[in-house]
Amino acid sequence: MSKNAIVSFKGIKDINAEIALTGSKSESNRALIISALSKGIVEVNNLSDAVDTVTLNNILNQVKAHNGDAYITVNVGHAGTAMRFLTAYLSIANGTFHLTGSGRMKERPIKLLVEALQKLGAGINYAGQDGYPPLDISNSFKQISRTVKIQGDISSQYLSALLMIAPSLPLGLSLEIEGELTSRPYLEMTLSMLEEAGIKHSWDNHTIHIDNQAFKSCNLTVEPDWSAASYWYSIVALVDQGNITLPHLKEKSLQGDSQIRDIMIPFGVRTSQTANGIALKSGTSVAITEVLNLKDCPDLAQTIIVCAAAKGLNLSFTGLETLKIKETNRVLALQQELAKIGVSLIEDNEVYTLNCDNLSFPKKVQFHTYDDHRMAMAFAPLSLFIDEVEMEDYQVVEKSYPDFWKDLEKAGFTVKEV
Ligand SMILES: O=C(O)C1=C[C@@H](OP(=O)(O)O)[C@@H](O)[C@H](O)C1
Ligand SMILES: C=C(OP(=O)(O)O)C(=O)O
Repeated sequence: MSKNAIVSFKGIKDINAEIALTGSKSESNRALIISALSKGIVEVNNLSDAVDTVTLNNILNQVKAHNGDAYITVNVGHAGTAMRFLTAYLSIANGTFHLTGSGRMKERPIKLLVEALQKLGAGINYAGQDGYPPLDISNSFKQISRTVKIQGDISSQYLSALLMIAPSLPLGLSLEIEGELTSRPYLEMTLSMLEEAGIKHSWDNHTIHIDNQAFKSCNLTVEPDWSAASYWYSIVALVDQGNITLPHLKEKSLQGDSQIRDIMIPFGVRTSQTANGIALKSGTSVAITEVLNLKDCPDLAQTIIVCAAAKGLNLSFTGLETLKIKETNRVLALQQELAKIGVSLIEDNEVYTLNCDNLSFPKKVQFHTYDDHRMAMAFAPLSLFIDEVEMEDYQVVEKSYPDFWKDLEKAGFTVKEV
């Protein structure tokens, strides 16, 4: 049974705290797959506490323990990267698998990845609706092609999944990306982490080539999670005085969500790199006149849009197309919840514009979270303006940031389960 929590903030809005963020979910999930493919010669440090990472780790251990003996069912729950990465990983693993997930996972498309793997020689069938999980994956991989084409604008996770298994494919892989590429920094993260593990690639024009090659023994160290850091940027942007330190975080990061640093400058957040990590400080805001394109950092969209709404900024955004196929339809979820503070998010030809002219904070409000961790974390800072925010199913945050509420309490918020 899911529980709600009342989140509130009393007193002067002067926040000082040091927050130790968990490891990046994206880096952790790549590190786990690379380590498994390397048969353990690649080791991993500082894995994330995120439930998505714990789930993937448990599944990889389950697969290793069963060693191809029988048909097993593995369940990723809500973890999209785990679903996509495992589809590729299990296609070349020893064993037969039923790969499934939550109700929402069964609505998140996987057709492009399945078709690419089938083209390479994998034995995958849909166990439910065509184009969606669950999948039945057989033990019959025999590579019949080195080259596959894949559309780049639906999810970069399909491409990352294929690139990670590429060095283990007898013929290697030439992956041709068709059309626009969404979430590009995540693809670059995959290639960088493979490189750290000794895997060479070349990228010419629209095609990435990886030959069959061996992983080298190394340690992959996961950095703290920049997507999690974004909620602290939002808080600093919304308080009168804010000083937050985020230990071990680095400005120069594999994570594209480190772009929050630049995006938040006009929102009045100053970032500095210290010997210990990153320091955030509130400063003066400046007017934003350009349209913000979030195609490279979709996981920041909710943080930025809710923060802009609370500041009454009628900003416009592009690059939000993929939000509709994430944990929930995030565009719809944002529209429904922002309406509770009098704000609308209007779509016109793939440009989304906030209208905050009727912004008003009620004394009490209940926000729905739609099984989406980022809805809870993006809306929580509104408790700086609303006496009582009731957050539905507040534990939903554990998907990527299990200590989120504890960390808010450290910064002076009150969080009470009801
Ligand atoms: O590869 C990854 O780790 C991720 C890629 C992104 O997904 P898309 O490529 O589907 O946009 C992002 O939204 C997700 O949270 C994590
Ligand atoms: C979209 C997300 O995750 P995934 O696709 O891995 O479920 C996310 O963490 O915001």
